[in-house]
Amino acid sequence: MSKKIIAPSLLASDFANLQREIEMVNQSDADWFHLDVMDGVFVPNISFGMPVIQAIAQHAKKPLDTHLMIVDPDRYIKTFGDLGVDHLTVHYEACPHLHRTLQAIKAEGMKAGVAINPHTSVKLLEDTIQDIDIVIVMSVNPGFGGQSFIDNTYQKVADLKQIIKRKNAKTLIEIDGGVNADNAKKLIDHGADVLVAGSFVFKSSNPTQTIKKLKEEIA
Ligand SMILES: O=C(CO)[C@@H](O)[C@H](O)COP(=O)(O)O
Repeated sequence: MSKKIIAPSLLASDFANLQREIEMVNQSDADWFHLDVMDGVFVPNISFGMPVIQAIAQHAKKPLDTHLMIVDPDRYIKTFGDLGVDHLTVHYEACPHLHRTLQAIKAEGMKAGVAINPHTSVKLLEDTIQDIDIVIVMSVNPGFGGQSFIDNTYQKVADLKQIIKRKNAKTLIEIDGGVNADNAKKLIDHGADVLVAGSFVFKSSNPTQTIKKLKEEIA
C-alpha cells in the first residue's frame, strides 16, 4: 500500500510567528506544506500570495503543495514555478481550458493538481484524469479554515478512486477541509492518499503531537 500523506495547512498557523510554525512542520511527521492562495474573487477571502510563499520557500524543508483559489490561474503558473513550488493545484471551476493549464504547470516542472468544489462531480474529471497528478476533493466550500466537514465527501472519494483505477491513472486523492482524527481513517479507507489539516493541527495545544496522532491514525 502506498504511503499516506499529511499536509498541514499554514492558513491556520500563527502568521506573526510563521518561521516558528514552518520549523515545527519541518521537525514533525508531516509530509508536505499546504499553502492556500485566495484572491477574494474566486473565493470570498484573501489569504497570501507570492512574497509570502517566497519567504516560506526559504525555510520549508518539505514539498510545497500550493492550492490556488483564484480566477485565471494560467496568468501565474510560471511565477509559482520560479518560486520553487512543487505542486500547483488549480480549480476545475476556474479553468475553461483545463488540459492546457495542466500541460503548462508540468512544463514549469511542477506536479499538476485539480481541485473540485463540493458541488462539482468527480465524473467531470474522467477525460483528464491521466494528466492529473493530484485531485483535491474539497470537503468544505473553499475560502476559510475551520469549517465543518461535508459528509458526501466519502462517496466522492470512492467514486473518484474507481475512475482512477478504470483509467489506469496514478493520480493521488487529496482531501481538504474539516479533516480531523474522527474522519481521517475513514477517508483513507475510502481511497484518499493525502489529508490536509489546518485548524485541527495549528489550533491544538501540541501541533507536533497532533500531526503524529493523525499519521498513526492513517498508518
Ligand atoms: O482550502 C482550504 C480552505 O478553503 C483549506 O486548506 C483550509 O485551510 C483547511 O482548513 P481546516 O478546515 O483544516 O481548518
